[in-house]
Amino acid sequence: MQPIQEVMVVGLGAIGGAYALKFFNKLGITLRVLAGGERKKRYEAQGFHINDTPYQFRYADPAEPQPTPAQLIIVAVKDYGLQEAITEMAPFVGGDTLILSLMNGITSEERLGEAFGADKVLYGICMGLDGFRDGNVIRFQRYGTMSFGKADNTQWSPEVERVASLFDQMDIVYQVPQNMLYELWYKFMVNVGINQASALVGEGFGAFQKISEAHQLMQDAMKEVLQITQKNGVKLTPADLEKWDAVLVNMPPESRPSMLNDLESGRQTEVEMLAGTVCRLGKALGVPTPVNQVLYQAIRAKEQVAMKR
Ligand SMILES: NC(=O)C1=CN([C@@H]2O[C@H](COP(=O)(O)OP(=O)(O)OC[C@H]3O[C@@H](n4cnc5c(N)ncnc54)[C@H](OP(=O)(O)O)[C@@H]3O)[C@@H](O)[C@H]2O)C=CC1
Ligand SMILES: CC(C)(CO)C(=O)C(=O)O
Repeated sequence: MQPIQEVMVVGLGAIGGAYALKFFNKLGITLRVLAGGERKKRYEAQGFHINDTPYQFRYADPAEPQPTPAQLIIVAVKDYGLQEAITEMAPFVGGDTLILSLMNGITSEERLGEAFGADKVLYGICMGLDGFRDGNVIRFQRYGTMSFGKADNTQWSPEVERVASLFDQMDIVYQVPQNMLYELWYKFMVNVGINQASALVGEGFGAFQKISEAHQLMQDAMKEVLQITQKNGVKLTPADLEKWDAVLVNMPPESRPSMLNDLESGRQTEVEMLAGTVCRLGKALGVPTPVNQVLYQAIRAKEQVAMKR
């Protein structure tokens, strides 16, 4: 397998912007950002400000006459934007392309696999990256650690080796967990708790470090995911609640989870992918999900108010 030189970011937001910087102007790397139509015009006209530095990227337009495939495509759109992104990235997926999803939730890799072939897709999560975006302004204080890999990484596959070798060169902090599905579900449980509770409370990580009722609300939502995983074989444990507490305590108190950023910037949230999924799975598996049902209604209402402002 060839070393990766052609990298594409699909979704230049809080997460995509942070990782784009890792590849920007690096010797031997061509970085492109997917942007067609109106989006490309807007990006070319406005550029991006990441941590207060202006950037202009090279854009890949799905309508260009001879699209060159990328070797690694990092996907970081919101859940509700994935279908359109799949259609628009298709011209850049070739025989040699690997696709890494950094999206929250438990379904993006499956959806990408259905579109492009499961052998091309790697699971990924960002843990501890405190990204913020409003329009073309992106800020983050820390990358945290990315986890990626195939579902089972007892032995690294050639695809994992290929991406790990690129990440080593780019100084990307990562781990390749043996059981990636467990990590994916653990992250899902974290997002169901902190993202949704902070959207409701209207405060960032600091409130969950200090206010016991806020912390309890977060954990009550997480425990419903924990119960679901007792029935689907993933079997998260109470130790996983403590594992997140150990990360949470070190998050910058003023930083906000992505869902609260979405509300404050008047954008649609990922509540369907969080509480919506928990309620659907709970119903199918016979697990009561009263906390997520309330969170679903409350966040849907807040979202409509925020998007009208
Ligand atoms: N923010 C955070 O701290 C974290 C977020 N995550 C997860 O990462 C994922 C991305 O989140 P985040 O970075 O916050 O999202 P943002 O909303 O900041 O960014 C998403 C970006 O995707 C772009 N986009 C949407 N559709 C397309 C398309 N068809 N072609 C090209 N670009 C497109 C949007 O562009 P445009 O504005 O032009 O529409 C937008 O810039 C989510 O699943 C989130 O849950 C995970 C960990 C932390
Ligand atoms: C875990 C957390 C809260 C920050 O990395 C996140 O995934 C998000 O903001 O969506």
